[in-house]
Amino acid sequence: MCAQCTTKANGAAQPQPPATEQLLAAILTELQSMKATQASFEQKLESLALPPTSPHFSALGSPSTSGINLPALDGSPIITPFVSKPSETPKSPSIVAKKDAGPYSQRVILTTYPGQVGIHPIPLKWGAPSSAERGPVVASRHVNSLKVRNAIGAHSGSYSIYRALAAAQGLIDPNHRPDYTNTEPPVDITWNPSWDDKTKIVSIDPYGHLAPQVFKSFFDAGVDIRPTISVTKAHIKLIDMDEAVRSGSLEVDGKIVVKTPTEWINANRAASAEAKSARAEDDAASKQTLYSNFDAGVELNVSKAALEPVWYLPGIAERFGITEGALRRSLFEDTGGMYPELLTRHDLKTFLPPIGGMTVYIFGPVEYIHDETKELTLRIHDECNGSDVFGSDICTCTCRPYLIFGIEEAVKCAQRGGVGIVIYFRKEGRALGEVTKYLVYNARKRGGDNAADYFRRTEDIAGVKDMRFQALMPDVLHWLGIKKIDNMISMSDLKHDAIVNSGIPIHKRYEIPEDLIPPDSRVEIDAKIAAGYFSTTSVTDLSKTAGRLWEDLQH
Ligand SMILES: Nc1nc2c(ncn2[C@@H]2O[C@H](COP(=O)(O)OP(=O)(O)OP(=O)(O)O)[C@@H](O)[C@H]2O)c(=O)[nH]1
Ligand SMILES: [Zn+2]
Repeated sequence: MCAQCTTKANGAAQPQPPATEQLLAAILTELQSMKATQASFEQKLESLALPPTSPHFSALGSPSTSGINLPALDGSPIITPFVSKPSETPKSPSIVAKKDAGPYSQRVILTTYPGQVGIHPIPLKWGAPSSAERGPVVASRHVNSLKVRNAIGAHSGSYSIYRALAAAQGLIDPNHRPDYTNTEPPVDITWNPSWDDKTKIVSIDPYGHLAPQVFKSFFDAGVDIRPTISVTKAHIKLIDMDEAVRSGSLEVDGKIVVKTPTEWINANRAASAEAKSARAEDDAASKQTLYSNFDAGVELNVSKAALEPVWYLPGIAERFGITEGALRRSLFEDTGGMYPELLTRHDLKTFLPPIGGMTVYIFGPVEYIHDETKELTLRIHDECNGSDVFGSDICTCTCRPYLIFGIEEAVKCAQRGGVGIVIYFRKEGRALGEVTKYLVYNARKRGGDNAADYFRRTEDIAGVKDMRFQALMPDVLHWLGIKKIDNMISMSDLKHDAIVNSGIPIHKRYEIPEDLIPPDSRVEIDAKIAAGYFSTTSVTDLSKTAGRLWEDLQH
C-alpha cells in the first residue's frame, strides 16, 4: 500500500469525532474482554446502556401482537408483523427451534430493531474522510458480530447461499475465522478523493480490498471482518490473442503480451512420441511432428480485481431518483421477504445484495490509471455466458467479438505506453437472466427476427427491455481513480451517458468493426443504432434487417 493510501486508510490525518470514538472504544473493550458465552456478551453490552440510535424508534411505542408501525422514510406507514408479545423494551422477534438447530443456537432471531437492548452497530459513516472514521462493513451474524453488525444482507453475494448449504451439512463452522495471512493485494489500488465522496461511490466498498489490514483492530477483537474486494495478478490465455499474434495484428512485447512457455509442453510431447514409438502405433511423419517445437501462442499479463456489491442505500436511492423507503420496500418484497431488516433497521444504511459483482482486468501499470498524462482504453462488458464462453450462435449477439476486440484494444493501449481496462459485470442477459434470454430467442426465431421488433420482444416477456441500470456502473471507475477515458470500446449510449454524467469525460468512442459482426447479429446492431447506440453509420428501414429463423438453421 502506498504511503498516501496508508495514511488515508488508517485515518492518521483525521481524528475521529469524540462520540464515535467513545462508542467504538466501548464496543471494542467489551469485545476484547468477552471470554466465552453469548449470554455474558449480551449482559456486558446491555450494561453499556447506550442510547437508541434511530430517531424513528422513539415514535414507535410498544410493539404489539399485531406488529409495529414503522414510519417509512417516504412518510407512508409500513407494517412489520413479526413481534410476538408486547414489551416495554423492544426485543428481537424470535422463535425457538425445537430441533435441527444444527450449529446454531436454539433461539432464532428473526430480526432486530434500532435501539434494541444489546444492539450496538459499529458506526459506519459512508463517505467519511478516512477508513477509521468510515468504519468497517460488518454483515455477519457470527456470534461476536450479531450485536455490532452494521450492514444488512450477507457477504459473498449469491454465494452466501452455498455457504449456508455448507453450514447446514456441518461442513463449515458458521463461526469460522478466516486466516488472511498473505492475502493482501500484490498491486496497489490506492486512495483517491472519490473514496470519500458518498455521491461518487454507492455500490461498492472502496476499502473492500484493504479491510483485513485497515480494520485489523476489529478483526483482532473478534468481529467478523471480511474483504468485499480482492486483487491479484495473472496470465490470461485466449485463442483469439494467439490468432491476433499469428496474423500480425498484435505484437509480442515480452511485458504485456508474452510467449506461452513451451518447455513443459515439448517435454510432454516428446514423452508421448516415445510412448507411441514404443507401441509402433504411429508413422514416421507424425512422430516427427510430435518431436518438433510446438508454438503454444501467447499469454497476457494482467492485474485483476474481483468486487462484490456493497450498497449504501440512501446513495443508491438518490442515483435512481427514488426514496430510500421505496427502495427498501421493493428490495424486501422482491427477494421474497428475505431481509426483514430492510424494513426494521432504518438505522442500518448498508446492504450487501445477493447478486453478482464484477471483475476488473488491467493491462499495463496500475498506477497509470489515475495519471492523466497516460492514455486509457476501457471496455465495460456485461456478461453473456452463451457467447462469451461457449460461442453460441443462438445468442445472435456481438458479445464475444466485442469483448475480444475490447481486450485487444486494451492490450494495444498498454503496449503504446498507456493502460487498458476491461470490466466484466455479472449482468447476464441484460440482468434479466439467462432463462428470460432464451425465451426471447425462441420468440424471435418463431415470430420473425427483425430489427424493428428486437427490443419489443424482450419487453413483451420480461416487462422491461433492460435491467442493467448503468447508473451504478461508474462506481468502479471512481474506485480505480479514472479521471478521463481516451478510448471507450462501446456503442452503448446508456454506458456512455452514465460515465460522463458521473464526471468522467470520454474522448473517443469505438463501435465494433464491421468484419467482427457475426451473420445473425445485424438485427441486434441495427436495432441498437436505431435506439440511440453510437455508430458512424445510420439505419433507415429497420424492418429490412432480418435474422435467420430456425428453419434456416441446420439442426
Ligand atoms: N435479454 C436479452 N439479453 C441479451 C440479448 N442479447 C444480448 N443480451 C445481453 O445483453 C448484454 C450485452 O449487451 P449488448 O446489448 O450486446 O451491448 P451493450 O452492452 O448494451 O453495448 P456495447 O457496449 O456496445 O456492447 C449481455 O448481458 C447479454 O447477455 C437478448 O436478446 N435478450
Ligand atoms: Zn450475447
